[in-house]
Amino acid sequence: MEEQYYDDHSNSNFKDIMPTAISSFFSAYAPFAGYMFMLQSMNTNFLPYEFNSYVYSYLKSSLSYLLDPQANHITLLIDNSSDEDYSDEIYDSAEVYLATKINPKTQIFRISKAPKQKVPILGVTTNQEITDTFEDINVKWRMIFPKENDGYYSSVYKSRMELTFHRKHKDKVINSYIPYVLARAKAIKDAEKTLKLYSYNSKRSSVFKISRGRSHGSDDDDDFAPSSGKWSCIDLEHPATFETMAMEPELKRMIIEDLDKFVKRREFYKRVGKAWKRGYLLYGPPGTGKSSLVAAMANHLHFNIYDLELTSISSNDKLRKALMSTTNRSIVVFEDIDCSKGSINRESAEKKFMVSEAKFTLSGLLNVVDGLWSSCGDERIIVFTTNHKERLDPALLRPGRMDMHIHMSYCTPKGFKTLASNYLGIQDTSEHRLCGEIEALVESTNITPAEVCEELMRGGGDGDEADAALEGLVNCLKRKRLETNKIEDEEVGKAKRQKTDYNASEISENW
Ligand SMILES: Nc1ncnc2c1ncn2[C@@H]1O[C@H](COP(=O)(O)OP(=O)(O)OP(=O)(O)O)[C@@H](O)[C@H]1O
Repeated sequence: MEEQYYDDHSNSNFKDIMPTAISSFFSAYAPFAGYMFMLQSMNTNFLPYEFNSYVYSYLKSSLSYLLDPQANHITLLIDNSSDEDYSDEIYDSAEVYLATKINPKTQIFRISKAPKQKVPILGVTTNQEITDTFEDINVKWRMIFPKENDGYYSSVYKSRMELTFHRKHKDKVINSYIPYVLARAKAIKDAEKTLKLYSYNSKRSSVFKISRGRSHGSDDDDDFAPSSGKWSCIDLEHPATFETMAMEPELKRMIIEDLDKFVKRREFYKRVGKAWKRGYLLYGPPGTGKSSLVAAMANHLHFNIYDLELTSISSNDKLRKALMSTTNRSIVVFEDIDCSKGSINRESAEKKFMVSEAKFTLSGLLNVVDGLWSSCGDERIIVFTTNHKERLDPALLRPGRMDMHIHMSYCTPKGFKTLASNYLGIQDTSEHRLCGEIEALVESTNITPAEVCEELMRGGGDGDEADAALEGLVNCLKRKRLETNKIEDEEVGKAKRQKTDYNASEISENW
């Protein structure tokens, strides 16, 4: 048997208060009836008909409320349509939202899980009542199914939600509570959704990919052909998060705050008439975590990633089409923006972005990013990555295009601490005999986090393995230090020789 749950404000309340209401009604009624009788005899003789009828209808409705407390409540019906092609957003959202409102006392509820879902979903069952409070409003939800012999209704809906509340709250329920349920359900679904990585380039496997899942775009091989102009899609299984990123904590905090602020500012962007998008430029040497940071951003915001390698785009038109087919709440990544033969530079001879035989212009790129595309989508994040910021055209770096420039640097002592904790489980580096030396070496050596990770990967098991990995890292750092010293010595020697040659020529000229 399915449980019916009533809370303090639901039916049980009305039932409980009923006898009291009726007795108080009758005790109040006797003098009231006498008074009414007197009034009526006066009325019929002295007062106009319209006034009488108004008074009577008012009294009638007041009395009906007293006798039937439900009369001051209204119920909205939300149908899960029998039409397979139509799905009602309010119904779907209510199902998701109410799963979070199931009372701890509930004994029966539904549970389901689709193959791609991370966690099972709970749901309400037939006739179960769920109460909810929104601001000062109490509402009551109930899910019902048409009866078996109810031919007409079963052809109209598969199931139905009833939402009951006091009629004085009608506007607030419709204009505030329902949108609140929609927004909450969206946030819940977003948190549970499997993120996707869309890739435009078929020739190169994406840097974000950890393992290639099944393509969800289509099984059609043409989807992987760059000429088809379609995105192919796999599950994003990149495990990077802000916790696992080896970066300066202050920078990390700034990025997280910036992202969180951005997603909360829908109304702000609307008010100031700006497209709801934000641009980030990630620059730094290879292996410093630019791609990992994009994955961490996607995991933090629950946004899909569109990975656009510009070498796969052969014209402005193709670029526009590729971007127009991206969806809201996504991160579009223009990777290695400097990797073209000529780099993107407005001043270059033909003002063309040379990619093999393919050509598209910087203005084409900027037009799409700033123009139509950005205004017909919401919650877009655009990320440009480069190993050579200095090669980029200033037009690309202008504020408004790239709102935040993030320098992904060589590994720092704080970055090492994060990696030692991630890879070797060392929470306090001061307790390990090698960590102090490593931190000093990291401070004075250009080593990328990727190189540090590679060394630490050798550990990860018991204490001996961790020691071996850290010793490997010390050796690697010392080798790098020596190489750096050698290069620096060579450069100093070269500079000295040049100075000597210059002085010699100056002396010979003076002669
Ligand atoms: N800052 C970092 N924090 C944690 N891990 C990192 C970091 N940088 C690099 N790594 C590790 O190194 C690997 C390669 O890094 P990643 O591809 O993110 O660097 P990149 O800067 O994008 O390199 P490239 O410029 O060559 O594309 C990552 O999978 C990750 O394991």
